[in-house]
Amino acid sequence: MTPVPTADQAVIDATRYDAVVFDLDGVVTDTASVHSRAWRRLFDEFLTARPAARDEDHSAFTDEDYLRYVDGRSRYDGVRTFLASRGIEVDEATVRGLGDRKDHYFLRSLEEEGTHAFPGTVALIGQLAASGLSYAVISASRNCADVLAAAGLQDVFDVRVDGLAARELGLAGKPDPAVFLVAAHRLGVTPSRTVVVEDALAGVEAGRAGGFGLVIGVDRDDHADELTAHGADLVVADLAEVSVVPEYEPAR
Ligand SMILES: O=P(O)(O)OC[C@H]1O[C@@H](O)[C@H](O)[C@@H](O)[C@@H]1O
Repeated sequence: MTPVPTADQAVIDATRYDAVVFDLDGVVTDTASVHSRAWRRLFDEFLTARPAARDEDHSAFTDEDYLRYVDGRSRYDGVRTFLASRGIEVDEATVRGLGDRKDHYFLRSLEEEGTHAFPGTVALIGQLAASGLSYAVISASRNCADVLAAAGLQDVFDVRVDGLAARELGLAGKPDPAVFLVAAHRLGVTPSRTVVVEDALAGVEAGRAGGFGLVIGVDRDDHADELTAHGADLVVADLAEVSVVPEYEPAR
């Protein structure tokens, strides 16, 4: 017999939702840490080399900086948002130069170390497929296809709305919900019957702003309270904690 989930278990009710839209880095693949390390290297080099100025904060880049100002944002938006948080103004050419240097660091790590999909996410996708729910992947990253391929997931998502698509379509970045809304539209589902799964503060904010039926925050960095404050309806440490109900039972 199928066990009945208790109220405090994280569930996706297949009678209430038609689809799930997953963020990529940190939700599907273990690449949030690769991005975070590349950003740390870039900004620490930049801040150390920059001459002291009274209204600028040149202290080292922290995990908190990553979560607040960079995570989930597009490449150049991340540069602008972080530097603004330190009172640092630079021209657009510098923003682009810094973003491109960080991309070089990121791609080098990806090539040297590879990446993998989180087993809990892969298992949840299996449950969704078995229960007839559809799913898509979104990302602020222009490297989404390469990351999926590096994790062996190139054939898993029929719908992908990534940083390249956002640029092509002129979509605003998170916390604007545009990428999620385009993904829902391409899946042929309504936001209110769609679940968003995100690990970034800007991402859960986007899920809330887009009117999505359920926003699940994934907390791998001990920032569950902030995810809730920014719009997550429930927070899990890993998607292995989430089950789809009613569970699909094959006919005998
Ligand atoms: O520079 P890319 O690969 O296009 O990625 C943009 C952003 O993509 C997001 O998914 C990451 O959280 C950010 O750290 C990253 O900066």
